[in-house]
Amino acid sequence: MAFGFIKKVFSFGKKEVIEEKIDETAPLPPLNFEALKDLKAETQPPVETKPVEGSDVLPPLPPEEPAPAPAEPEPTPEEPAPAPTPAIPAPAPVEIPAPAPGPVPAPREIPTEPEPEVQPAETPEPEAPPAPEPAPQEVPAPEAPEPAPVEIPVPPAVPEPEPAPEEVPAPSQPPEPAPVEVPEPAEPSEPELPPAEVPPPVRQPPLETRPVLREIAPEPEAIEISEVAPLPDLPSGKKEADRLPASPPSALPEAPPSTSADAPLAPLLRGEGHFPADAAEISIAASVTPAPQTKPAEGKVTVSKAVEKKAELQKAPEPAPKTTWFQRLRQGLSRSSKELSSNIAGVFTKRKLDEDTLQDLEDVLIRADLGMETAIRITDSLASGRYGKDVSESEVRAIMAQEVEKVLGPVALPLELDLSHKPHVILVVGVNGTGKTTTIGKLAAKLVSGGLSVTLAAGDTFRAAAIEQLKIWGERTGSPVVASKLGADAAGLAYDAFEKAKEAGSDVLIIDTAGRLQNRTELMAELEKIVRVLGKLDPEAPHTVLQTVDATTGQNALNQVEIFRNVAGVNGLVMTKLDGTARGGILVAIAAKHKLPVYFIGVGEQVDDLEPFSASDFAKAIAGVA
Ligand SMILES: Nc1nc2c(ncn2[C@@H]2O[C@H](COP(=O)(O)OP(=O)(O)OP(=O)(O)O)[C@@H](O)[C@H]2O)c(=O)[nH]1
Repeated sequence: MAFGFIKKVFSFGKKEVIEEKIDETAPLPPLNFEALKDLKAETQPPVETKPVEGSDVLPPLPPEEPAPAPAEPEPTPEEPAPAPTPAIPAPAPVEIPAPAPGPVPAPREIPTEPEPEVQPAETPEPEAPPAPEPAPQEVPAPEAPEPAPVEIPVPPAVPEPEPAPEEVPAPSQPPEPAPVEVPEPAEPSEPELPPAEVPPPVRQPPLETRPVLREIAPEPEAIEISEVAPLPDLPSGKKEADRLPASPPSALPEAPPSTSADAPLAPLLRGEGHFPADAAEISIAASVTPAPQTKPAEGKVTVSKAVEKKAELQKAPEPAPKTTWFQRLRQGLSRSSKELSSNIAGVFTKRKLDEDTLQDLEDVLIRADLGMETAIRITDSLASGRYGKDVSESEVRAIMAQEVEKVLGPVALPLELDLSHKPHVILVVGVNGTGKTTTIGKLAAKLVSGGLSVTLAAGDTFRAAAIEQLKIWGERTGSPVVASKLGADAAGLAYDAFEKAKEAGSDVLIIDTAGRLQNRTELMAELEKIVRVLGKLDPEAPHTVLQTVDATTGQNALNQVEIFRNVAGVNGLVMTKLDGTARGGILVAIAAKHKLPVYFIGVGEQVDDLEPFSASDFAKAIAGVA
C-alpha cells in the first residue's frame, strides 16, 4: 500500500502533499472514532470536500505517517529491485542527487557527459558486479525527471565542466563497488574542484610575472612610455616622484633588493618615477648589463693583433687618397729606381764625366729597360755642359728624370671617348694574364662613376673563369654583361654585344678578349675577325683598342705591342702591375718606340688602382727624384 501511495505521490510530482497529510492526521485522531460511527450510518456529504485529498489519503496516512520520514531514504533501498535496469542510467542518478544538495552541480554533470561516451568503450564496467549498487542509484532516476528540469539551470556552470576531464579518473573508479561511488558523488566534486582551482598554479604565475614585466618592458618603451609619461595627473605643485610613492612603496619596496637583473625594477617597485620610464630603464639595463662586460672585452681586444689591424685600416683610408697611387707607384718602381740609382752611383763615384763614364751609364740605363733611345738621350743631355767635370749621382738622376719625362710626355694622354658613337666601343687585348679583365672592371667603375652607361662583353670564351670574373665586375659596377657559352665564337659574341649595347643605348661597350701569345697565329686571326665583325656595325669600331702591358714582362713587351698593334690596331696602352716591378723602365722604351698613348697605369688589384698616366710622376718615381 505504502509503495503504491508513494508512487502516486511521486507520479503527481508533489512532495508537499506528503507533508500536508502529516499535519492533517494530527488533529483527526480525536474525532475519528465517534464521528466515524455516526458518519458511516448517516451521511457522507458533510464537508469532507476538504479531505478530498484526505479521502484517499486519510485511511492510509495514519499507518504511513512514519513512512514520510524514511521516504527519502527509502528510494535507495527500494530501488534495488529495479536494479535490473542497465548500468547506464546509474551515472545519471549519481548526478541528480549531487546537484540537488550542493552548488557543486557542475562537476557532477561533467562526469555524466564523458561517461556516455566512455560507456561503449567501457562496456566491461556494466559487466562488473557493482551493477547491483548502481541499481539503487537508478531509483532516483525516476526522480530525475523532476530535478532534471530544475537542475537544468545548473548547466550554466558548464564552464567548469572542462576540469571534468580531470575527474574522469573518478568514473574510472566506478568499477569498484557502490560504497566507493556513494561517497564519490559528494566528495568527488569537492576534491576534484580544488585540483581544478589548484592554488599553486595561481601563485606560480605571480612568480613569472617578473620576467614577464621585463619582456613587456621593451615593447611599451617606445609607445607607452612616451604616451603614458605625460598622462599622469600632476598634483598642484608637486613633482611626479611625490605622487607615485604614496600607494605602492609600502608593499613593494622589498622586491628591489633581489638581483641585479631585478635592479631596474627597483625604482618601479619603490614607486619612484612612472612605470613606463622604469620599463625603459629595464630594457636598457638588460642591454646595458652585457655592455660593461663587453667593454673589458674591448680592452682585451686592443691587446690582440686583430684590433691593431682594424685601427690601421680605419686610419688608412684617410691618407690614401692623396698619396695612394703615387706612393704606390714610387714603391712599385722603387726596385727599379734603387737598382738604377745604385748602378748610377757606382758609375760616378769619384769619377769625372768622360767617354767611359758615359758608356757605363748608358749600359745601366739600358739594363733598366729604358731602351737604347732613352739611354742615349740621357747620356747626351748629361754630357752637354758637364763633360770633363765631376758629376754627382743626384745630378745624374735629375737629368734622367727630365729626359724620361720628355719621352713620356707625348704619350701620357687621357683617354677620350667619342660619345657620338652609341656605344663607343673599347676592345681590350693583350697577352694572357697581363690584366685585361681586371683593367676592364676598373675602367667600367671609373666610367660608371662618371655617369656613363657601360655594357660589358665577355669575349674571352676560352676560360669560364674569365666569364665569371667579368660578371662579377658587372655586378660591382652595375653594368650589364653580355656573355655566351664557353668556347663560343668570340667574334659572334662581340657582334651581339654591340647590337645589344646599341639597343640599350649604352655610352660605352667594353669587350674582353681571350689572352693569347702574339705567336699564336690562329688566335691572332680570331682577334682580327673580331675587329672585322665590329666594323660591319660601325666602320670606325672598335673606336679604342686598349692593350694591357704587364710591366714585369720586360723587353718582351715591346714585341707584344708590335704584334697586337699590327693585328688589332692597338691605339692605346695600359701599363699594369707597376706597383711591384723592377722593370718599370720598359714603359719608357715602349713609349719611345711606339709612341702609343698610355692612358692608364695599374698600381694594384683593387678597383681604384687604375690611375691616369702621368709622365712627370713616373719619371720622378723611376729616377728616384723627390
Ligand atoms: N699587382 C697588380 N696585379 C694586377 C694588376 N692588374 C691585374 N693584376 C692581376 O693580374 C692577374 C691577371 O689579371 P687578369 O685581369 O685576369 O688578366 P687577363 O689578361 O684578363 O688574363 P687572361 O684572361 O688569362 O688573359 C690577376 O690576378 C689580377 O689581379 C695590377 O695593376 N697590379
